[in-house]
Amino acid sequence: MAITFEHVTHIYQPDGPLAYQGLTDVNFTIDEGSFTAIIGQTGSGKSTLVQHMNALLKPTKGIIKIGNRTITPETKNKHLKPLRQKVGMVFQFPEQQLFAETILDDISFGPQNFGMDETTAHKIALQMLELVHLPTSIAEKSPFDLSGGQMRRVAIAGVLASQPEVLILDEPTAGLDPRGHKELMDLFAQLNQEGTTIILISHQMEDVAQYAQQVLVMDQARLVRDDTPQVIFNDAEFLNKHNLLQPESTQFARELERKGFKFSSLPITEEQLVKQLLPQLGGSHG
Ligand SMILES: Nc1ncnc2c1ncn2[C@@H]1O[C@H](COP(=O)(O)OP(=O)(O)OP(=O)(O)O)[C@@H](O)[C@H]1O
Repeated sequence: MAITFEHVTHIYQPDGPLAYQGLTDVNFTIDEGSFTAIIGQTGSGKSTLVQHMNALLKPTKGIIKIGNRTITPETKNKHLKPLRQKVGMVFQFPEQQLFAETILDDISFGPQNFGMDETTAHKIALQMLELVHLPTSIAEKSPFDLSGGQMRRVAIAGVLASQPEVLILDEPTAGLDPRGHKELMDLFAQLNQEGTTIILISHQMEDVAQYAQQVLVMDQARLVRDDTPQVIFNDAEFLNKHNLLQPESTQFARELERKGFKFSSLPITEEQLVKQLLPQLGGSHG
C-alpha cells in the first residue's frame, strides 16, 4: 500500500492552553513495497508522524491516503479496524505490551481480534514464531519467562500474525545485543523483499544507510528532506544543521580523504567503503 501525506498538520490538545504543533504542513509519498527510514533528533515528530499512518492519530488539517483509504480530520474511528490490520505498528519496547498467559495466545490475539478463527490463528502464530527465529516448542510457555530479546520477538510475531501490508517500526531494536539487532534487521529486510512496505524510525544511521531506499528527515515538526540515503548522507552541511550524524563508514571515509584517499561518492555502508578502498591500498587483497 502506498502512503501519501498532503499538507498534514497535527496539533496536540488544540483547544487547551497546552496546544502543541506536532506536525506542520507535511507532504510526501511512500511507494508500495519500499523500505523508508524516518530520522530526526529526539522530539522532532517522528512518532507523531507514523501514528497517523494507521490513524492512531488523525490530522488536524490535511489528508492522508493509505492504499485506497483516505483519512481526514473528520474520519470516524469506527471504520478504522481494516486499516489497522493492514498497517502493523511495532512500538518502542513492544514487549511491554505482552499480556496473555501463553506465547501462543499472545501472538494469535491480533488475528482473532480481526476475525480469524482460533485454529487458523494458532497455526499462523506457530509460523510467526519460526519467522522470528524462536522454537515452536515454547508456544505454551508464559511470555514472561523469556529473555528481553525473546520477548521482543514474540511481540513482533504478534504484529506480523495479522499479516500487515505495511509494517511500521519505531526503533524496534533499541536495547538489543548486536546479534539480536542484526537478526531482526535482516528479518525486516526479508519481509520487505517479500513485498511488505517497511517504515523504520531509527537513530542508527548505519541501519538507515544499509536498508532504506528513502529517508524522511524531521526537524521541529517539519519534514525537512525526502531523499535517498546516498544523497542525504553525502550532505554533511545539511546533517550538521539538523544535528544528525553520518554513518560510521562515511565518517571513516572522510578521515581517509584527509589522508589522501579518493572517493567518487562518499561510501555510506561498510560494503561500499571496502569496495572503493581496496583498489587504492595496493598489493594483493585476494
Ligand atoms: N500526547 C501528546 N501531547 C502533547 N504533546 C505531545 C504528545 N505526544 C508528543 N508530543 C510532543 O510532540 C513532539 C514530537 O514528539 P514525538 O514523540 O513525535 O517525537 P520523536 O521524534 O518521535 O521523538 P523520539 O526520538 O524521542 O522518540 C514532542 O515535543 C512531544 O513532547
